Amino acid sequence: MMKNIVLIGFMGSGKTTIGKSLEEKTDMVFVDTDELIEAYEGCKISEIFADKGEAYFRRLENETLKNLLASTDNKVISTGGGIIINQANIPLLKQLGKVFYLRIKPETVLERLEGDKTRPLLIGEDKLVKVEQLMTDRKELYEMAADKTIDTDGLSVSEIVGKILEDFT
Ligand SMILES: Nc1ncnc2c1ncn2[C@@H]1O[C@H](COP(=O)(O)OP(=O)(O)O)[C@@H](O)[C@H]1O
Ligand SMILES: O=C(O)C1=C[C@@H](OP(=O)(O)O)[C@@H](O)[C@H](O)C1
Repeated sequence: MMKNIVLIGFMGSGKTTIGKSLEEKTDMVFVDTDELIEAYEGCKISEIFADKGEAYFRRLENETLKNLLASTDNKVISTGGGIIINQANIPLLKQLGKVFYLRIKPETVLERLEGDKTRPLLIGEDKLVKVEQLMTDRKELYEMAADKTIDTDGLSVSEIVGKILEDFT
């Protein structure tokens, strides 16, 4: 297994925020699978979904994990919230390093992502229903992929970072 910190969890669970804070507090380098995909495609995630479709995006996520496996370690890897949908990605995530699942309640997702336009799966009406449905579909997959689950509702960024570092040996 490579020595990276891998962050998984629903949209808005804090993967990017926590990942960047871990980069500041350690000698590790932050990378984000969504950012790698945007750089590779030269456009935003919302444009990839609109122009090429979700299935195309999911293939890029799988390729991105394979590329990271061929890269150096000592990274904090933040992933897209749907990375676990393709179950072939689960062993890849585990090979990359210790997988931390940032668990979050649907209500907290809504509070945090109100007005957000960057997440194509949460556009339109009935957001709570959408979030609850996606979470129900994904719950088991996040748990399968996780080495460690952190319940993040009500915790500050530094408290979550502290828990991860305590556990990352
Ligand atoms: N522990 C936290 N407490 C309060 N707000 C948070 C926390 N973690 C993240 N946020 C906020 O929630 C929003 C979504 O966080 P983000 O890191 O983009 O999530 P993700 O990368 O998992 O989609 C951001 O506005 C961020 O500032
Ligand atoms: O949950 C999902 O399926 C997605 C989550 C997003 O990443 P974040 O979790 O960083 O928002 C991004 O990969 C894309 O919009 C799809």
